[in-house]
Amino acid sequence: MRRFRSQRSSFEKCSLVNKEVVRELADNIGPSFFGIANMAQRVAPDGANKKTSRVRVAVRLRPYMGKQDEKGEGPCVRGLDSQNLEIINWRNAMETVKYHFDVFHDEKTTQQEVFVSSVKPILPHILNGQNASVFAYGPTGAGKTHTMLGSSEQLGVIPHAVQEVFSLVKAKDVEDGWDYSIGMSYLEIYNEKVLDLLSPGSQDLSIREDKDKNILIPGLTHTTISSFSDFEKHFIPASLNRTTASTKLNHRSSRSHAILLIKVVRTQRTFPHRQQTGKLYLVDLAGSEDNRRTGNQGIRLKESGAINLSLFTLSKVVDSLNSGTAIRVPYRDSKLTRLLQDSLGGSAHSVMITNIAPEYKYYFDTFNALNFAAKSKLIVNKPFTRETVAVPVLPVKRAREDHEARGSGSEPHKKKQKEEKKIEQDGSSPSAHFDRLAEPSVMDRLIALEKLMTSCQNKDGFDMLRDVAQSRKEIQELKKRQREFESKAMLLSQLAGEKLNVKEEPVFKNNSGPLQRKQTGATKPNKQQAVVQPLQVSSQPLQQLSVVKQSVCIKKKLSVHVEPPDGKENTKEESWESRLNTSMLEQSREKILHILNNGSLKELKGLQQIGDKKAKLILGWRELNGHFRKLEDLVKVEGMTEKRFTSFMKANILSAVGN
Ligand SMILES: Nc1ncnc2c1ncn2[C@@H]1O[C@H](COP(=O)(O)OP(=O)(O)OP(=O)(O)O)[C@@H](O)[C@H]1O
Repeated sequence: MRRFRSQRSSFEKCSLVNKEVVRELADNIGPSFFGIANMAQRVAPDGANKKTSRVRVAVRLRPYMGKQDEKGEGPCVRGLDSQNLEIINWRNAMETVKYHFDVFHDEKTTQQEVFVSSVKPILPHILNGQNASVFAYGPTGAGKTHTMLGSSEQLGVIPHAVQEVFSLVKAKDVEDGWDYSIGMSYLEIYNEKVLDLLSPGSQDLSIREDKDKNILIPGLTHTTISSFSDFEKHFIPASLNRTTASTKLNHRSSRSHAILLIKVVRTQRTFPHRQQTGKLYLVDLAGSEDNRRTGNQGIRLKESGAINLSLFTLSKVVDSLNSGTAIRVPYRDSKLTRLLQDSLGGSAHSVMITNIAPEYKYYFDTFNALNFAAKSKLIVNKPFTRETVAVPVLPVKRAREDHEARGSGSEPHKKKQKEEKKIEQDGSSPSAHFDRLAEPSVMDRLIALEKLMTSCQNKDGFDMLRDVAQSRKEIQELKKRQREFESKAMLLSQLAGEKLNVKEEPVFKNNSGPLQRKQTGATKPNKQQAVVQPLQVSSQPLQQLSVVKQSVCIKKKLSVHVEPPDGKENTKEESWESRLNTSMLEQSREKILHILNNGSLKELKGLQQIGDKKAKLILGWRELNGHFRKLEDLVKVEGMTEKRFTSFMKANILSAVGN
């Protein structure tokens, strides 16, 4: 194609751009073709918090690789300035077609420059609970992997971005009162299968969407990373797991779309322990391929079919978003578009780096890529902060351990107690807060509620106020009932003492409570016989749980043995729940709910009657639907019938109490 060389002068004749061609192209690909002012615009459409952010589009031209270009035709595309470029018009080689983008990176642009101008600006968002994504798009061999990954001498966007995230966190950590944790997942979409690159050999993973339109992949490995070298330790071997192969156009061509996810979770150190989760998606797409030129056959042809189909769907998604009239954006038509849903028309701050090659043999690929990039820059996303507020939990086990530690009186325990106390006093750690809540004296519980209330908006505040009043009332009633029980119990124990006049050890040793159920001399101690303990809700801190436990023994459908003051025996059947101290029951329920909502796979499997399959189903449900509002919601999980739920509850509450 000598004519392109001879018409290189046409690059200089920008003013000669054929208006007809321009109009024709504009008709075909929309008015964005010569769009202006590509800096991301942010407006507040319906509230100050809801800003929009247009997808930022950068184009990077790779250096001319003479050897590849057999005919030596020279470049067909070139840059004009830092935002504009032009390509020879295939309809009329005397003319060029110009494009305008947010940024144009010419062939001399370094890896560092690409990162600094196109990617670095969006990274701070992920520290504020917002999502961001960077994806490299373009034909095969145009430099996507070079841009995203680079080499050890020329680090690409991925290593630069991860380094930057760590330094942003480091800088923040000191000043802002939040704790940060960084984690990573890495996957590839190969032949329409989602494969976990951190867990080679894993099966095709399914993609789910929760009610807030978050895209989730249950079962995908998520690894916490503490430093950049830690990241490299996981990332480098995982990258080698990515499917690549040699084609005529690229001797190491990516045969899959690779998506690296960096998740930053930050938790406020002080109450109410707000937690914000920001995700950064770094995507290296497989290149579009013209199989007449790649020479693909067999498996390569099949891979190519899957790649092209998903890129075609990507293009349909962009068209649909741009038209603004589509009832349904076809995200679900490919796994790639489902995963990029948040990046295109979703809630992420997105940057698309379109890689193009200058050789003429790439002309139509380049042309298509530029058109795709031009229409993508019209897409508007609506970033928002994802935040949760920690709900006070009552860690039963912790309270019991504390009590045991106190009881043992050993030096290390004492030291631990001392240290914990110190932390509690300065109140600087979240665990200090939870420890305090683990001892819900009436005042503590009310204070916690009130604090929660004041941190809420007005309407919520009224609801909370009502809850506080209700709690106060309940606590008063419980206190009253406890006093009645205590005096009754005192009377009983006196009567028993006088009657038997025999000194015997109680079945359950109780050092502090007024109730000590003693065995009669005639009967053998029966450890499965229940002794009903007065309610301990209001006056007893959770630390004394082990004491409470000693006075409660549970057995399914036990006969409750209560001796009334008149000496006659009443035996009646009661449900196992009624046997439990209300506060303990409540605490156990809260604890179970907390594990269901926050527990890892391992912690879920630690629950009674929850095996690997159920734990995964629970994780899946949680990811799809968010938190379980109440324990009864568990029946919504696949395979959890009412009957199983009842049995699950009993087993777990009894286990919590019995421990
Ligand atoms: N900006 C650049 N500077 C120097 N070399 C580059 C540049 N961009 C790409 N290359 C080189 O071009 C070749 C092809 O690049 P790369 O593998 O990144 O393409 P790709 O778009 O990822 O292709 P595929 O879609 O087939 O995986 C590589 O040898 C790469 O090193």
